[in-house]
Amino acid sequence: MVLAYAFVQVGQCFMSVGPAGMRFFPMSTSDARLFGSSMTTPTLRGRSGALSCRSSMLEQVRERKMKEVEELKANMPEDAAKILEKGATNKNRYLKAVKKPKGTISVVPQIKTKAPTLGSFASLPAVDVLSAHCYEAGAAAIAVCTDKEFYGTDWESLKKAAGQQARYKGKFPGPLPVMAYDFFIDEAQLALAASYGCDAVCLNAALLGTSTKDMVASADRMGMDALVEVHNKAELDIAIEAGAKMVGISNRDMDTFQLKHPVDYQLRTWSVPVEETVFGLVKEVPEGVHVTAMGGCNETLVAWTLRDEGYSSIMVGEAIIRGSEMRMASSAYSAAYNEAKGLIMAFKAKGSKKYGPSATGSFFGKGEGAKESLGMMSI
Ligand SMILES: O=P(O)(O)OC[C@@H](O)[C@@H](O)c1c[nH]c2ccccc12
Repeated sequence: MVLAYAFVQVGQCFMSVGPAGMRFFPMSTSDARLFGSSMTTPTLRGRSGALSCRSSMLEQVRERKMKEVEELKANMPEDAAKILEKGATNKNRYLKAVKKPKGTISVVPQIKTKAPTLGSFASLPAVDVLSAHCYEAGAAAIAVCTDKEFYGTDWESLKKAAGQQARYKGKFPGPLPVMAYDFFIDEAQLALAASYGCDAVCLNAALLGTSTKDMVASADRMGMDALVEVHNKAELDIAIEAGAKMVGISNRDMDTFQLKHPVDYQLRTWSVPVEETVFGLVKEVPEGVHVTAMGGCNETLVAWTLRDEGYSSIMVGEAIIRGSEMRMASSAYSAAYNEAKGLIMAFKAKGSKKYGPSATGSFFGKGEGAKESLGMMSI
């Protein structure tokens, strides 16, 4: 007898129709994966409501990365092989740089030109110029996406962004630490990142499950800090158990990569209270663990809310890249002010939500937030 099962997503549940009848599982496939199930689940989803039958995005990534690792190991560059064997001292440059500045948050721009949910959304004329803008605007560090297929940027982009930072050696502040944002499943990839001079890597707990612990230790052994990206309480527990010193709470569903809680474009913040978004998870993070908010942070009010909730850092991709591209395309690269810089400075401003930008973009109260955002001084 052939046993046939069908899985269909209904709201937050998975409905299984099989020989045992109908059952509902209140979990996502990434949760299911975490608890040992190896099922890949065809689901009904998509903004357009179109029927798509495919495995989870993360499963697709895993398969692709496994091939990539095989090729890398067969052709390991000499520098990477050396680091893999001998290790390197971790100076915790990234961790030190993103530590919460008093009264504000640190901002880490994430460089990419594409996203799986958006396709190609920007054509960045010059990664090194954006890298310079990040430095000038007071970003704490920069993250560069190196998975070309998903994010459009690659190791060459990372080298350019890092090369620009190297020019600030001997200056104050010094070069910003550089993070490689990729889907790491094997220490050979970590060795490659370390050989390019990366100070940190992002490790996805949904992808790694309990092997997160070994990967955190490997990154440290090769001289890099690890930001462990989590999406729910179970993954947060894995990160803490792995000894992560930094966690990133990500606002993305790992089956679809869509934002779980997008910012309402009219309210300019979430349409539900922050505690009801994935960012409410910050309350569960133990004291002493650095916590970054990731995904969909595109408004000053959002950044300031996250700061007030206890986040120490935000990682911002799309909003900063779009701003940067707009300016680079319309004026000289050397323009003293550009949209990306303005955003970074506004996110970091110490203004209070009460006096900050209103939902319509004008300012509440005395415009305290406006002055801070624009870097003005009141006497
Ligand atoms: O571009 P954004 O919305 O500012 O997000 C940055 C980053 O956190 C986000 O790209 C991200 C975090 N984790 C992911 C996993 C898959 C895809 C994307 C992500």
